[in-house]
Amino acid sequence: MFNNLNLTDLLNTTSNILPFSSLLPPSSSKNHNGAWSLFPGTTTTGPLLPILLLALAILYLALYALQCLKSHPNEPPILPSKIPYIGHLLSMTLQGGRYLKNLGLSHPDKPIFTLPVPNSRIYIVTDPVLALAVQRASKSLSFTPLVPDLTKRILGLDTKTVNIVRQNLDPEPGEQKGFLAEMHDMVYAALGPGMELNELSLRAVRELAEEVDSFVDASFRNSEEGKEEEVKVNLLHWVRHFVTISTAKFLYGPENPLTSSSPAEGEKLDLEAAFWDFDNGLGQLLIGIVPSLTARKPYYGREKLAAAMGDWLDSGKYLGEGVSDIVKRRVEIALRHGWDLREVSRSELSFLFAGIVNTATTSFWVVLRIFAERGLLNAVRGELEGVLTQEEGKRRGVLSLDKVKNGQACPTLMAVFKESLRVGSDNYSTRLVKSDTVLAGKYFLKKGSIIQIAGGVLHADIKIWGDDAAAFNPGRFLPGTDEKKKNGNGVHPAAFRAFGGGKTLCPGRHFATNEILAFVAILVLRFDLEPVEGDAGTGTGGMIRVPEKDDGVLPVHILEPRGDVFVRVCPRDGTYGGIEVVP
Ligand code: HEM
Repeated sequence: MFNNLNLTDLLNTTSNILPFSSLLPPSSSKNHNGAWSLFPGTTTTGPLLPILLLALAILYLALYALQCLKSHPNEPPILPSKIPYIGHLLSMTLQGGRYLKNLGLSHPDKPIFTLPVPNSRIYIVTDPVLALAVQRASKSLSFTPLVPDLTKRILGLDTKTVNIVRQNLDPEPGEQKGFLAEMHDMVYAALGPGMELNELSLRAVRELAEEVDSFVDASFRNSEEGKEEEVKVNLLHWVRHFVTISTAKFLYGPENPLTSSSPAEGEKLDLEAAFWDFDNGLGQLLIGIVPSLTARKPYYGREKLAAAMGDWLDSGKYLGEGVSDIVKRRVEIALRHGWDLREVSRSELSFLFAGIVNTATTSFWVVLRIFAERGLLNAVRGELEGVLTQEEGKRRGVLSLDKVKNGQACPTLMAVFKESLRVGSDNYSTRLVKSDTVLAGKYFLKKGSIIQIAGGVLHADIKIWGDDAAAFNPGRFLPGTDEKKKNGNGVHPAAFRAFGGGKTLCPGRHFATNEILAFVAILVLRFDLEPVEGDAGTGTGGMIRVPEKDDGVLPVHILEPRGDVFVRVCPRDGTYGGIEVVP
């Protein structure tokens, strides 16, 4: 085959197929000495250019053919790229998650396929049965070996700390756990169903309710009748602010690094902005080429946050009463594994990130979807008013967290939440192939390759979700739908990817569900959101327009909208001077 041919063989072979002249520009001609002239009046001594062009053409053909070679007959089908080896990577960089999603959707006959990349392959899984097989093969297909390098780039860990992270990544039962394995187990236990989860959820929602109270006080306190006042906000930023501040408080206490690291108010807001700069530039940090120059905004955002978190740790405030147990244990585990206290700030940045970004963006979509459709708004409000109580003589409504998250009491709210996650999440579950593996008894996966489960493809697959897979239809998650394919509750368990799956299944999913549903409930009960002038959706009867999601970025979390959504926030007429959340 091609690897046994040398360049001369190739030149000889292809000269029969491609006449030299076909590689030259039409204006070229031979002069009277027989030398090639590219431009009238100039000469090129010898046939250098055509040979160069031919060599390039042959090289191209050879590389194209090479990338199509399977490393094993049972390797998943190869999708070659027009620019051999680097074409897929280039397109991923330029088009973000959209590229692989479109590639997957345009090959519905391939449940798994291979993308050739320099010195390796990327296998893309687009089928739930194979996704489950990937999750089950956790011994040979593991995310953890990728973590040290990823965290070094994204969090800026120093070499000593990365070496600690590298230890005992995937311990066998009974073996000593490395830092990552111990942290993983602790976080999964703390956020799993039980008392600690219930208490943390309640704390989080109460913190959110307080932030909403502060907003109402600050925005509407001068009005005689609150209902006549309104405030224009950028919906994503508005929701984000509540989630960012309250998460910093319930995880890191009232004296947390985000809201109290500087006495100056301006500096506080600055750190919140730094957080979102860091988030929005994660893809650039991941590329990791001199990030202080090529990824200035996220780099300096991260460094500012790490410095504030470092000062907070240095001051010993992490041992204070208002700090959550989970954070205290995280710091303790890192120190026990030999991390320097200031480096721990970077690990905590990753936890703050996990706690904020998906929750904030999901809350935004759920609120937007509810306020974009009158029928949904009425249904969700009806359910919530059905579970809201009010103590006699008191203006504050009382909301039970148990009832809000109960799919029986508030089925439409739950359905909008799940459907927003399905439509908004294009995430990938990524694993390294640690040893040659046969997946599902059929597909050969080569050691050292990367395998990714493509959530965006699975979430848009009409074989799974029915013909309306591209549409937002919370009805598919309502109980009692007979058509299995349309009923989100009846699909293959590995087809819903918003929280990932297998060993890396999001440990915060129960907590996030509690938090988001209750937060959205508070907003729906307390406010009306209306489109700003000229920004209503078409055919929505004056409701808010829903923009497309921005899928041209690396899908590291639930995707943001393409463009801003501004709304008028109007306190609702009626009863609630605020909402008290009870278990
Ligand atoms: C709607 C909200 C959320 C969504 C959609 C979400 C989604 C995800 C996803 C997709 C992953 C990666 C899974 C994979 O690679 O297969 C993940 C991991 C993780 N999430 Fe969440 N998440 C949310 C909220 C939260 C919250 C509130 C917390 C913490 C309080 C949290 C903590 C984590 C952690 C620690 C990991 C890393 C797990 C590991 O591999 O060790 N998440 N999340």
